Amino acid sequence: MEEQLSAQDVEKYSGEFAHLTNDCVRSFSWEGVNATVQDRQTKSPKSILSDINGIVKAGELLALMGPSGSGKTTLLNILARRAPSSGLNVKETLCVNGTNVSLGQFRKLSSYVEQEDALLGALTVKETLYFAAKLSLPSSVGHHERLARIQDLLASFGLQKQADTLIGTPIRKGISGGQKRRVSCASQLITSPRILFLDEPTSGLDSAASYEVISFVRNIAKRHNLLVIASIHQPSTATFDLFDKLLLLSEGKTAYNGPVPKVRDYFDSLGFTMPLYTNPAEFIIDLINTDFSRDQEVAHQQLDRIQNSWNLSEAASSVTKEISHANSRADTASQLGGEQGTANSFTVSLTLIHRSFLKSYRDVVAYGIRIAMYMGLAIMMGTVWLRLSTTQDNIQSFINAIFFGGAFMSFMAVAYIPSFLEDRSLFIKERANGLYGPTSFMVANFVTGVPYLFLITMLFSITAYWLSNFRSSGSAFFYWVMWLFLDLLAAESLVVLISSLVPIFVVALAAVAFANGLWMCVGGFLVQPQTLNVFWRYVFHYIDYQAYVFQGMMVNEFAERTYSCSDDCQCMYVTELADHCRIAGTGVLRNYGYRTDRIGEWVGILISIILGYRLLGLLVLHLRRT
Ligand SMILES: Nc1ncnc2c1ncn2[C@@H]1O[C@H](COP(=O)(O)OP(=O)(O)OP(=O)(O)O)[C@@H](O)[C@H]1O
Repeated sequence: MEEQLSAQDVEKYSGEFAHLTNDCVRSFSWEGVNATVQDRQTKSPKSILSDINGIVKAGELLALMGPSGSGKTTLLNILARRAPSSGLNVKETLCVNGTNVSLGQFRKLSSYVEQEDALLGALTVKETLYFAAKLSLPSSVGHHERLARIQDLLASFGLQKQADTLIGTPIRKGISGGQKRRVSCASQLITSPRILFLDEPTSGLDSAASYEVISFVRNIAKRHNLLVIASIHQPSTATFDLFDKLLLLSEGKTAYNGPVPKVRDYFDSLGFTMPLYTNPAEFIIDLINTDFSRDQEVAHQQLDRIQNSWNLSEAASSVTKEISHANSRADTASQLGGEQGTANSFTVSLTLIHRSFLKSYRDVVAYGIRIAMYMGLAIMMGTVWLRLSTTQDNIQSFINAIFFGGAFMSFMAVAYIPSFLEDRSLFIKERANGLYGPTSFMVANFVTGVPYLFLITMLFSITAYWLSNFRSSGSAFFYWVMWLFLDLLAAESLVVLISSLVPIFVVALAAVAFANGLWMCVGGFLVQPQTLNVFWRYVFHYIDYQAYVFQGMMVNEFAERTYSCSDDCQCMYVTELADHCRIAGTGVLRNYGYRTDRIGEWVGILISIILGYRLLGLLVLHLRRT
């Protein structure tokens, strides 16, 4: 992957950045875009967008502007053909070159850059583009061409010097906010889309960084004839002037739709003269924003006048004419190109695994902190339960250590939540861009976790097992490792399931902690299975993975070990060895109702629980798209 391109290669493959050049999409138009939701109080339909028309032509940049809540995001999502948010009813006619195209074809012709950067902090800029290429391009695009595209995009977005810099994590500083936004745009251009949608590409950036981002986008759009539609919030004058067209929304209706240089004259003609040296974007937003007006009635009258004037204006009819003209020269869908095919699912899974491994060893939050935490726990356990001798006084201590080890190992899986939520949010965005589905994501997540969890189990066991003096035999040690490993796999799968269901850190944390508390209560240690009341026993005990880990480890410790009774031969557990003043460990197991011949069954149940959690997690990921 680190293979460098020679100068000739770059020349050969990049030429004039040929892959980016749009020679098939002339126009993208929308007519009669309407969106309604049901009003919560009145239950009648409430309009969010009403009758929005517009057209963008090759090489043009359109700014979608309006006060907060005016419908920019809703319109952008409709235009980009993203799944509407729940409860939204949408009607629209969208045409590329005057033709209705299928969703699949539209996906190939367009890309969407999210408002929040969907980037992994542990990757470098170049790796980010490399993985974007691996996940989105079909195998017909060869290795060298991919590298050439990456180099092109790094050059086009002024990122060559940062190519090997990390994006940045909360712990390791990386590139700046503006550079992140450029990386996000560049990674969406890797598939050579013809139409680019940008959701608030300048939000959170200062005016210099905003200008820089939009100018890079403008340069690339002009050079390659791309169509760009960006929602934007109060740009500076310089940034505003980088756009060719403006679609101005207020309360879901059009207030202006036309060339940026004509905005001033248009509002002048309505009697709203823009003072000299005023930021035009700020001026017109203030004009149509009713939110902060002292006199709401006057503000609404003014807004109605602006909206009505637009509907009756010549500019509005010229937009309609432009759309009709584009539709009259309609292409057939087959005349429209677009990158053919996508990456196959096997390549996608391997790429996701590769990416996750890079993240997992570079980002200490993913596993590093957990390894340190578990080692701390192992040393603590090993020194608290230090070198327990095999006397009856220590039987309860052994049982406590077994419970504590299994339960606490499982509990500490909560530390995986932040890392999983970062992966999940990247997945949600990449899925919305049509890169891969939940199955590839889940498989990669599981495969990446396995070696780390095994490493954690080994390090923990090597330290704690021998310090505490559990049954000293190689096979007993490896059985212990197996139980803890299954315990961790189940705990992590539970974290994945719960965090997929409620992808909000604090809520997921509380829910995982609660679930762990539940499993501890009904696992058989705090209340023995025979005495646990029937509700908890039949509803929860039998599906409690911690219960199987606990009984497996109990059998491991007690099935083949004996313990001495007190000096005067008083035995806490009366077993067949009582005459020898000893206790057979099987007596302890009998007390809990644990049989020694069901290890295989318990392992099977544990594996089923792990798979069950993963399958449920997969189902949740299928159903939850946000
Ligand atoms: N699914 C939905 N259900 C109910 N109301 C919705 C839904 N989607 C959008 N809205 C409402 O539609 C209006 C426009 O929302 P939208 O997010 O498109 O505005 P915006 O211009 O992008 O705002 P901002 O600049 O603050 O992000 C808001 O009042 C919002 O509450």
